[in-house]
Amino acid sequence: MAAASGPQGDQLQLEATSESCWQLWQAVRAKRPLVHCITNFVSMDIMANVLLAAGCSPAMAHSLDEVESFVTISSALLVNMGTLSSDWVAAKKLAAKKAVELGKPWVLDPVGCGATPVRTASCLDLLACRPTVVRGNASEVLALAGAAGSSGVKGVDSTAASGDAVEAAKSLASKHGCVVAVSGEVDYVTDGQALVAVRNGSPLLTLITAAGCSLTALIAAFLVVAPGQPLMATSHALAVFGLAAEEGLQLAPRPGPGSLRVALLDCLHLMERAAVVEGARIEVVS
Ligand SMILES: Nc1ncnc2c1ncn2[C@@H]1O[C@H](COP(=O)(O)OP(=O)(O)OP(=O)(O)O)[C@@H](O)[C@H]1O
Ligand SMILES: Cc1ncsc1CCO
Ligand SMILES: [Mg+2]
Repeated sequence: MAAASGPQGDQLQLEATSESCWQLWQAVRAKRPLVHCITNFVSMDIMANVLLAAGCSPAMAHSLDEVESFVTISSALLVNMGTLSSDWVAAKKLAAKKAVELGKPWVLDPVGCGATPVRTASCLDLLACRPTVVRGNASEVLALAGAAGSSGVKGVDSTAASGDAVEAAKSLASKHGCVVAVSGEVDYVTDGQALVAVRNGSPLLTLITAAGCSLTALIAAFLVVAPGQPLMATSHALAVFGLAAEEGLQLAPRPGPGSLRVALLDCLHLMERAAVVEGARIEVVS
């Protein structure tokens, strides 16, 4: 049996992955976890709608005065660096520290890391607050790992392939004791030892702003129902999101980013067991 185990006791069994993907998603839908999102102005709408369609309860709250209380009543926290400002970064750090104190999972989305010095420094500050999972595109992960100058980030977009950031992801995961996911044509997930590849999705997703941001919020929700198994939770959330895009493409005769954006939500809401069990392409690489 092909299996991989990481430092946090995470177990991913190759034969079980598409079925366990469905099971885990059903656990999310049954629990309907409250996911506290400190995100950016661009992503708020689509992120909240993705979480609702997938069966979660989203709340966007970023006030410095309120974030600790919000972490306390939530099941997971999402921190996104998209439209940052110093007061928001302070709130994000406070929230992340509270999540760690309470033993709640939290996920970092280092949007645009490498684009400007302030952004890189802020992302590194948050990384030091011990996220459970980091999810970024290839350029962001390269920049976060210190490959600055060669990461090729173009604002918030990647110019690198996900495969080029696998070693950076592994070293980040080992150094910071977290799981790192790099999205792209193939999504890679690692805890520093094991490497999982997820081959679901569509290139059209890169033309829907904040698709990646929303995906990171979905990872936060999956972490709630798989305590101690961030590698599995993350790869399963990636597969579900990518599958919803694949199914969404079937709905429109000539789909573009606008109709896919809507169809993605519909498919997250409507998707049934057969689509997940037959369509999730999760591979334990090593
Ligand atoms: N070439 C591709 N083929 C298939 N799926 C892709 C491709 N590129 C990206 N994706 C998928 O698109 C989704 C978003 O990933 P992406 O890397 O574009 O995030 P991002 O750059 O952080 O996006 P954003 O900043 O707009 O939120 C993921 O589900 C990923 O698997
Ligand atoms: C376009 C954009 N700018 C800041 S955040 C964001 C959403 C995609 O990351
Ligand atoms: Mg992004």
